[in-house]
Amino acid sequence: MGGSALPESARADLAALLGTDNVLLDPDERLGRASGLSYLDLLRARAGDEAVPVPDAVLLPADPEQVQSVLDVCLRHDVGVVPFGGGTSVVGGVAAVRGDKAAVVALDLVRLDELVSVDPVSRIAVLQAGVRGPEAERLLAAHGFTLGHVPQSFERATIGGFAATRSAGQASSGYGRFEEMVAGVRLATPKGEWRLGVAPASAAGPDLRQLAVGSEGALGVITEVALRVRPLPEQRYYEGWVVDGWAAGAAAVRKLAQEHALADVTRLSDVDETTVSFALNAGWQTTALRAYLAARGIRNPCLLIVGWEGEVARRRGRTRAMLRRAGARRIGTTLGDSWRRGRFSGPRQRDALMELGVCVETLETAAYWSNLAELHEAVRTALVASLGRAIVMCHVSHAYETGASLYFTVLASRDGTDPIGQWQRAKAAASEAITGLGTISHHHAVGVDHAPYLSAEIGRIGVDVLRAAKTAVDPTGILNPGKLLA
Ligand SMILES: Cc1cc2nc3c(=O)[nH]c(=O)nc-3n(C[C@H](O)[C@H](O)[C@H](O)COP(=O)(O)OP(=O)(O)OC[C@H]3O[C@@H](n4cnc5c(N)ncnc54)[C@H](O)[C@@H]3O)c2cc1C
Repeated sequence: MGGSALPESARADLAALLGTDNVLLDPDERLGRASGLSYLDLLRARAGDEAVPVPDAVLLPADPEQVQSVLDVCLRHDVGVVPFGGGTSVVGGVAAVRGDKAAVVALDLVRLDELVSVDPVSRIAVLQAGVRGPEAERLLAAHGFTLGHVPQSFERATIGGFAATRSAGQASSGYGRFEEMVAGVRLATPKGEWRLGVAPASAAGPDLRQLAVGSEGALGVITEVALRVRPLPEQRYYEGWVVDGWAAGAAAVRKLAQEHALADVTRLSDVDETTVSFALNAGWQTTALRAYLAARGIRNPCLLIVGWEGEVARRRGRTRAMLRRAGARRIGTTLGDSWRRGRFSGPRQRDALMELGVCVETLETAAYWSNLAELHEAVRTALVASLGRAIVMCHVSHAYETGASLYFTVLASRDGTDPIGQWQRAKAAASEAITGLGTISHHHAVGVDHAPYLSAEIGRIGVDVLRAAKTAVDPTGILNPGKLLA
């Protein structure tokens, strides 16, 4: 790893602004903000890959005003700025890409950790960008509220990161995607501060909040987010069902979505993922469970986890009745509860598998219902064709009236000589298969990895519109070089 390329004059200005303790030049601190948590990030980190770009400094501003002043200094010195939340990006979103800049800094928002205000009448809370998921829930619970945004990266990811990437939590069917919770945004930009959101709905032109949400640090640094909150649920109840085959399962979830009967958590696994879930969660009972299901004519079990928060009894009754009519079988609360307990354990399981020499990664997309089966098959086929013998598992965890997400988990034997190339080829094959059928990302965002596929999805005009917006707020391109727009 090379030394810091931050010009001395920029370092001095930043130290005068933030204090020397909040301008970190230490190699370990810089390396710690050099990448996110994708399989390729972890492979490169384990290999000590010298080619991974490392930020020239880590900056720790204390409040939105200091974030704005940091941008002013970086603009003067033409230094690139990578906003850094929890660093859980899996698409290269926090990579220290320099673009045309001689130096780049990681702007870590960890000190923006406050609940700014709560309006219990409108049910809106303003949180600073660096607040992590559990802390956000703790702060809101003191006022009797919850956000209900619980992605698998909940323990580390931040409010600013959720907003910047249009995140979707595991209970999105009930609480909505993160962008649906956003009532207002405060951003620092090289052109000055930008505040959006004065009313719950507006016809004053396009909704620019939605330009800020999902802007991945390329259009500004989000410093505060005003969020719709809900009363803390008095009850939570999770249970498992089994459907015979993926097509029947998807049809059942579609029916629930279109009849407005989705549970707050609705997660349908395909046959392969169900086999693994049974083995991991039902343990020795798996054989008995399979025999029970076979006796009832279910040969290709697909596990459906459903969970309700808040008012349970009435909504559960309706969902259950519809699932029974769709031929699904209830298998009790054990699998629902064990899924809920283990729902943040993915990263730890991935670490263990990587230790064993496994190529293990996830990818996600979404499509309209009429394309979903074709997309599921196309991605599976592309991954298996690229990786050879591979286990490809999939689930739907976010369903809408018009379609659903697909989340794939891939396990293959790791290529000992070119593990990075092995996954890059597989991911490219999957991305090609997705293009034209679904979106390149339902909730992981664009970052560096998906940028080459963006124009196929939003068109050349769409890319030009985003570029024009970037030029308006960031004319010299200091904000997150190389992300969102390749
Ligand atoms: C194990 C694992 C599970 C995951 N599960 C989910 C899931 O269930 N649902 C989901 O939606 N995502 C998931 N993700 C992806 C990731 O957690 C999300 O994208 C998350 O929203 C990122 O938040 P963060 O604070 O870690 O942001 P970071 O990773 O730090 O940053 C993400 C992007 O946003 C930018 N950014 C961060 N903060 C700001 C800010 N304040 N202002 C402007 N730009 C900013 C960064 O520059 C970067 O481009 C998962 C990731 C992992 C590793």
